[in-house]
Amino acid sequence: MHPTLDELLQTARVVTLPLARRFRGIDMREALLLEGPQGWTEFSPFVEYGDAEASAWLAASIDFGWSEPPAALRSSIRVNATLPAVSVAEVPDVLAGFPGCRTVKVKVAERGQTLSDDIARVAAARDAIGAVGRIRVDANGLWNVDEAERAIRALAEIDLEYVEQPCASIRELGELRSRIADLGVPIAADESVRKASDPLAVARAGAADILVIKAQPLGGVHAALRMAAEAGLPVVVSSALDTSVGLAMGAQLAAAIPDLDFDCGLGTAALLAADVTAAPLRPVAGSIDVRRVQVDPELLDRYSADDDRRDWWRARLERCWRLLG
Ligand SMILES: O=C(O)CCC(=O)C1=CC=C[C@@H](O)[C@@H]1C(=O)O
Ligand SMILES: [Mg+2]
Repeated sequence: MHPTLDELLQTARVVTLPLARRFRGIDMREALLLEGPQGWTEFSPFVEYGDAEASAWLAASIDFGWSEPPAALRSSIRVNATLPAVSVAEVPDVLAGFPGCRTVKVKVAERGQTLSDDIARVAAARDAIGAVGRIRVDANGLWNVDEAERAIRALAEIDLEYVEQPCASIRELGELRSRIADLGVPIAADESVRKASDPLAVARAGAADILVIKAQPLGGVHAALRMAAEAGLPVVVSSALDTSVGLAMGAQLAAAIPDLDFDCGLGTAALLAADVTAAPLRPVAGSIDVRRVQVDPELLDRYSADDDRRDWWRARLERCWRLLG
């Protein structure tokens, strides 16, 4: 079932939520929320994305609001703590937002910082989580192959579960993968999946060991499930810094993955200073529930975007809807 544009716009609400901490260069997260027959759903491509890329996020939003969910194989999802590129002094405070999480994903390769900053942050995360905890790092493709090899050799001493998108291109990932084969640190692809015209190319090229999959950029829960099955690699379901409504979409996807061996990047409600529901999907005892969330009208009002931003999002939704055809 495909809703009309009027149906979409009827319930659309735009919010601007403050982040508890600066993450990927932003302090505020804008999102458009709307209600379909299945419940509340979210359309929140980052503001700098063009319409072609953003239209996959709209397909996801419609899928979650209007389609029957896939069978859930679990009722809660183990999640990782997400540690932005903060100073060592801030690490305990950030991790306190992720009670019970045994895995920490540490952001590295932040512009303006050095490898020593990354090593110090990863070491602080290791101290906080203990020897049995798992640590993964995410470079968002910002290292070249030499920088990546050097950094991973240094960080591997702190014991890494995997390194996410160390370099930008599939060719670099493939080269790096053979260079660091002796270390036994797997490579996970994120941007090479969610921002690629062909999300399976990285798997086919043998350039990654693990795929990070996000429901919104991949066109929705059903599309992401099909893609994961076709890729045949282990997956980690992650968020796009969504509100709890989008996190519920991610949880629905994670619940339907047959083999889910890695903790998922779906604990990010802890990075928001406000949410759209009175019962946010924040990590509790290291997990989030698989459930839809009820949006609170009072919170929609309190965090309502100003008129300009609301009109911008509604126009964006309309353009993306037309692109979906
Ligand atoms: O995977 C996680 O722990 C949380 C999600 C996360 O890190 C991200 C969400 C949204 C945008 C990205 O820059 C970032 C990522 O690169 O994985
Ligand atoms: Mg990533």
